[in-house]
Amino acid sequence: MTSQATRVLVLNSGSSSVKYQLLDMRDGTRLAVGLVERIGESASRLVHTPSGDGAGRRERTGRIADHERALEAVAEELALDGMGIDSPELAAIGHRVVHGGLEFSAPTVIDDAVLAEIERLVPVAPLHNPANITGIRTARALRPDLPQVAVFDTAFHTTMPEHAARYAIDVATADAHRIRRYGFHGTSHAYVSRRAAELLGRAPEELNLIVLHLGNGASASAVAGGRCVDTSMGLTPLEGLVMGTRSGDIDPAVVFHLERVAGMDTDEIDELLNKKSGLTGLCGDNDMREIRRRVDAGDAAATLAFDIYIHRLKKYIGAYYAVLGRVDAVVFTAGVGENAAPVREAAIAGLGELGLVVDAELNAVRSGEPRLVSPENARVAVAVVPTDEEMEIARQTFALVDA
Ligand SMILES: Nc1ncnc2c1ncn2[C@@H]1O[C@H](COP(=O)(O)OP(=O)(O)O)[C@@H](O)[C@H]1O
Ligand SMILES: CC(=O)OP(=O)(O)O
Ligand SMILES: [Mg+2]
Repeated sequence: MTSQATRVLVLNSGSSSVKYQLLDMRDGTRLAVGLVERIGESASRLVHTPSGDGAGRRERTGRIADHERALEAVAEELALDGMGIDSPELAAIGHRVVHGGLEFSAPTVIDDAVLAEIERLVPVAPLHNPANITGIRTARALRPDLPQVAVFDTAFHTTMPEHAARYAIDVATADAHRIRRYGFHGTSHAYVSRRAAELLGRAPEELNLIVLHLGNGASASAVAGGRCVDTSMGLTPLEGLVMGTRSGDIDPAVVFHLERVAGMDTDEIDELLNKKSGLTGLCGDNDMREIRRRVDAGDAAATLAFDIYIHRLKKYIGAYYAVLGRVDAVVFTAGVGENAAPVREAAIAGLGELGLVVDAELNAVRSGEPRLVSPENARVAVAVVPTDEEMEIARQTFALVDA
């Protein structure tokens, strides 16, 4: 790494999208922000902004066949602004990797052995790790000389005690196949916990938080003194809350029933629960904006979907309240958590006895800043804290290569 290399490119490769940011780690300036979505479909779209404030936005449409093509397009866009991947100012490329299994509890420089382990974990993150791997391979091919760093979604949750991480199944079977609860979205839960402590003006060590990461994938976590003590996702990102297309918690016997009675095979059931369930399965839409529009128009399926989503969320708030014993704040984040005021209102409604109240006026404020939505005198704070997985990945990546 040359002395002036202070930039980090972050790649957050999802199943059908790539989010990316180029950051200068001297001061955290965003030099480029972008998104490639609907990869593999005819109407793919790349949106690139050569700054953090939305100025100079460029858009490309038309089919982008796969993640490799998507990353080539990203490299072209960066080069157009004179910030190409070949730049000597680039210190490292940071990759979001969803599943790190038992091996990885910290950011890790990627070599062949690390890549092989991430590949071994594909069966437990089938929607995510393959895309992460393509991102790593493509980035390595473009810059074989540069450190590529993996930042794992599972890392923050490795502090979970055994009684939260273990399933109550036969121990020998569980151990033989490393079946346990790993948890995901950890980079976001960690970042948001820290920012929430700043908002509250308290040290993270003093605080008990319930963090609700509600995006397309959604998870809750109980954070005590800055450490995760429980989280809603498990062996895979399928457990827990109702999500855009994933069922979250179900009786595992549903799977046997679908096999024995409905004649479905394992791959069909996997697809049903991961891609055709959740909000999509319940009402045909996975976007909370569209669901709210339908609820407001009196649509029964969308209303039931919304009610099921909220009911599950409320159950996890109650569960983690009990796990923590005392709660200082409930924190909403990610696309739904940051933007959907009706979700926050409905999830907290009726929890006044627990000290949880939402102020309607504060909850209606739209802002990209961390903020309280509970009244000033509330016993427990309710907050909105925008997540920034890319910034956190860049920070962890640079800390590793700059050391
Ligand atoms: N203004 C809004 N109101 C309600 N929901 C929104 C709004 N903006 C975004 N969302 C929700 O956020 C989701 C995406 O969240 P995000 O955190 O970006 O997810 P992911 O990273 O999993 O793709 C969308 O599916 C949509 O439901
Ligand atoms: C782990 C996970 O569910 O991630 P995402 O929300 O990006 O799908
Ligand atoms: Mg996300």
